[in-house]
Amino acid sequence: MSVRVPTPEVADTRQPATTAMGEPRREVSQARRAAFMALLRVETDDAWSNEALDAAFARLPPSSAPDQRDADRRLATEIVMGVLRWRAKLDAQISEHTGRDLASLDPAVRTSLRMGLYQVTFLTRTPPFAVVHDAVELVKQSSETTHAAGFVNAILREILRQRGVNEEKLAPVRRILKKPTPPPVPSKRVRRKSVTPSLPPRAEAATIADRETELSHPAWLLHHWARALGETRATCIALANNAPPPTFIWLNPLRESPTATRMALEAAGLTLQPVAGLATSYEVTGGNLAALGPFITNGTVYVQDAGSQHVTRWLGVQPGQRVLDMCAAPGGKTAQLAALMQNQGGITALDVHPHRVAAMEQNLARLGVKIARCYVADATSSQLISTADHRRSRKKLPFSLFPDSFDAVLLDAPCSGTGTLRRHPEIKWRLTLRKLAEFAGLQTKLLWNAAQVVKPGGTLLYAVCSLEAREGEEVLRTFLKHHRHFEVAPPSDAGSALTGEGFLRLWPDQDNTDGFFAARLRRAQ
Ligand SMILES: C[S@@+](CC[C@H](N)C(=O)[O-])C[C@H]1O[C@@H](n2cnc3c(N)ncnc32)[C@H](O)[C@@H]1O
Repeated sequence: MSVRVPTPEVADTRQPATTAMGEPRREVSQARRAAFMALLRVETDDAWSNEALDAAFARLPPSSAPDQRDADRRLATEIVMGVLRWRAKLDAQISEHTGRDLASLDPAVRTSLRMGLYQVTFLTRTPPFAVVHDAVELVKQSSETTHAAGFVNAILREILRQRGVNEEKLAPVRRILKKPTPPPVPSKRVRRKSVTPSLPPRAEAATIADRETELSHPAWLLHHWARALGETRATCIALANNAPPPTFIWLNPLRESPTATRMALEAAGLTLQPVAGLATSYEVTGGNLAALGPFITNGTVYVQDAGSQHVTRWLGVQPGQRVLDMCAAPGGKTAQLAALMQNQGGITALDVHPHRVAAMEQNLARLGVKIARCYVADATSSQLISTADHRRSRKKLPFSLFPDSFDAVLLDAPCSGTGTLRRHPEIKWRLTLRKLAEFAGLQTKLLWNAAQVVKPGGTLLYAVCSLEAREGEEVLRTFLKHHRHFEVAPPSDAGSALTGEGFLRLWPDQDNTDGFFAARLRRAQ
């Protein structure tokens, strides 16, 4: 699909300095431009929202004032995450006003309408004029259909009028359009990714699946959770997913004493709350998150969800051990393992994607990890390691990867990510039941291979950031049936995460963490 992303260069060459009325032309805000670029990439290229935002800001000219840059970044993130979280709700309202399925609209039109509606609904301190102006301008600069900008203008103004916004406040927008309200024009070249169709009006929701608009989750997923966990829990999970997630950090003892780092963070204006069960971890509950920047850069702080941190700790590594981290990039858990091992022993860190291994090597160097060796490897291969060496350095894999060689193995497996919908709301619109089954197949292969390299008496921790039994309990039950020399060995301090079968579960609605399934296993001597 060819969607023109409006770069500043395009905007500059296409726009005169004044409007047709001779007034100074108002620039589209950097935040909205970045949000628009990122959302278009999420929509048309299946990009990850956080990576698309990074890429969008990298393409924009740097803002002169750091404070302004931080503010732009915060607003763009808020818009991108908000639009993705509330997409079904926004789409239903847009469909009502346009009288058409959103799939029939040009992606740029669809994106700018969603962004506009999100801002006027949820960011009520933003002036409606600025929202409508930027929505219209962004479409003018990116859509190939001539009437698209007028269409977006008409729909957003109509919505605002119905909400009682004074026409006078919107008057300047009219002047940036040649034709104030042309008819809606659907795109002929749209290839639909997955857009929620508008629902027919219903008197009352009969089941949770009928609340897909209100809860802004796909009906099949709500139904699936309700079958597994009951309607009340499914509703609580959906509501938790739509709330902005907390920011958790751990203080890296490999770079600086955690006490000194904590004091420096507080001196920088941040409020820190200790996290139960995690000695040097905090939730950042106040202050400007941008203040974390220098601490992240110098490696004294790592931002990581508390659920991820619990999972790593549950493996129970000791200094001096030989550890395998099988699906390791970008290395957050590898670094935490190294910290728990006080940089003594050895960690072999694998990942199948060369660019992710390169990023992991940089991360680990920044964090002062000295005991990890990183390799590009497909951990599903029957020999455990593929011949695909690191693209740049072509390192040889170590002899110690042969069977029975590791004291501890962490398998943080690729998964559906349904435990992380607060941070990655785009996942819910891409997932299907079939994909869940595919993940389970991959996870089973990885777990089978992991078992081969655990020493007798050694420990294996399987983890997925998923809420699905299909990727958690079911994978483990099958594994244990075929591996009688492994037994479930939960950590002694698992607390309420411990399930009846001795597995571990964290829930976004109950534990204030990302959702995780984990199982700690011990190999017989
Ligand atoms: C959940 S993420 C790991 C996150 C990491 N443990 C951390 O905490 O930073 C799963 C990783 O598995 C990798 N992966 C997927 N398939 C793989 C395979 N066949 N072999 C090795 N790694 C794989 C992905 O590239 C991804 O980086």
